[in-house]
Amino acid sequence: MVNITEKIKEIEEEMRRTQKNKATEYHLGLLKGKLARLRAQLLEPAAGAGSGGGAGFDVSKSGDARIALVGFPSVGKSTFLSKITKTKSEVAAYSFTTLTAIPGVLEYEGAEIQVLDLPGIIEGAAEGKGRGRQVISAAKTSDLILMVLDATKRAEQRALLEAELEAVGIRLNKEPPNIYLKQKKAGGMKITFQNPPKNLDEKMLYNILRDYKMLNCEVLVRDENATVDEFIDVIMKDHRKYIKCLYAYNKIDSISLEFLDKLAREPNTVVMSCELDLGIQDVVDRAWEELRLIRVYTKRKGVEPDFNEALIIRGGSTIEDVCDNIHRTIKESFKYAMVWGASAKHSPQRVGLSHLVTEGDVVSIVTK
Ligand SMILES: Nc1nc2c(ncn2[C@@H]2O[C@H](COP(=O)(O)OP(=O)(O)OP(=O)(O)O)[C@@H](O)[C@H]2O)c(=O)[nH]1
Ligand SMILES: [K+]
Ligand SMILES: [Mg+2]
Repeated sequence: MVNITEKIKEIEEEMRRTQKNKATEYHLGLLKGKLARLRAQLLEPAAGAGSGGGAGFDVSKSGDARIALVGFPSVGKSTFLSKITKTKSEVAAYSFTTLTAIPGVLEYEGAEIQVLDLPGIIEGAAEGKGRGRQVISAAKTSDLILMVLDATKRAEQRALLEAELEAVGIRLNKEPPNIYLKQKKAGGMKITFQNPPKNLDEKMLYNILRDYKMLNCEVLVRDENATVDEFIDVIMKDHRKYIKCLYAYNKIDSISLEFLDKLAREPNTVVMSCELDLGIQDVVDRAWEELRLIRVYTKRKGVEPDFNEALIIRGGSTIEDVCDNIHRTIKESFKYAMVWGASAKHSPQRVGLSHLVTEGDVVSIVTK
C-alpha cells in the first residue's frame, strides 16, 4: 500500500513540475491516466485483507434513499443529524468526536431517508489518513452527499474536500461524459469524433488507451468539450460514481450578514445554524429536492388506490422500475400497465415497461 501511495506522490509531483503547453500535453495526459489507475488500486481491498482497503462502515442500507454527511471535524454533522432525526449522535467541541457511521432516519412526506453521520475527514483522506478512506467509501454508497461546511472557516475547505472525493472517483454534480467506449477482441483502435474536439486529439486518446493495454476498441467522442480527465473517467467507469452534492454551511450565527448573503448565493448551497435552529428545514427541503424522488401509487383492478401507501422511486423511473419495486418477479408475468396522472396522454393510458412515470401517477399492473 505504501508503495502505491509513494507512486501516486511521485506522479503528482511530476505533474506539478511539468509546464502545461502543447508539447507536454500528451505526457500530462498519460500521467493522468496512470494516476487514475493507481488511485483505483489504492481503494481495492488487498487480497485476503478482509474488511481492509476500500471497505466502508458496516451499516446496511435502509429506507428509500441514503444521504451521507461529509465534512471536516467539528463542523456540526452530528448536531445536524440529532436535529433532523430521532438518533442522538455525540456532539462535542473537539475533533473526531464521531468515530464510526451513525445512521438516522429522516421522515419526509411519507418517505424514509437514511442519513449517515460520518467521522470528520481531513486532507489526505483519500490516501488513507484518519478514517478518511472508510468515510469516503460510505459517501460513495449514498444517493446524495450533504457536504457540511463551517461558515466561519476558510473558504478553501470546500475545494479541499472536493479534491479528496474526486481522488477516489466520486464526481459531484456532474453527468457521465458523453463518450462511447467499447472494448473489442480484435480490429485495433477506432477513434471517431462526432464534432471537432477542443481539448483532445486522436494521438492523445491513442496513447492513453495503449497505456491501459486497450489495443482493440471503439471510441466515439460525442461532446466537443470533452477533456482528457473525462476520457479517463470513461475508461475507469467501474470506479466512478456520479453523485449529487448539496453544500450546507453551518454556524451562520457567527458570521457577518454580508458574508452570509454571499454564501447563500452560491450554486447548490444552503446555509443554516444548528445552534439557533435557523434554516434547518430549508436544508432538508433542498436535500429532498436534490434526491429527485417521486411518489407513485399502485392500484388493484376495481379498487380505489391507497393514497397513504406511496411507492418512493427515483425521478426518471419507468414502469419497469415500478414493477421491480413491487416485487422482483412481477416483470416476468407483465402484460401491460394502466396509468392515470401527469405522465398519461389520456387517463388512463395503456403503456408498456418503458413508459416514464412521474410524481403522483397511479399505476395498475396487469399480469398474464
Ligand atoms: N456556533 C455554532 N456552533 C455549532 C453549531 N452547530 C454545532 N456547533 C458546535 O460545533 C461543535 C462540533 O459539533 P459536532 O456536531 O460534534 O461536529 P461534527 O462535525 O459531528 O464533529 P466530528 O464528529 O468531530 O467530526 C460543537 O461544540 C457544537 O455545539 C452552530 O450552528 N453554531
Ligand atoms: K466534534
Ligand atoms: Mg460528529
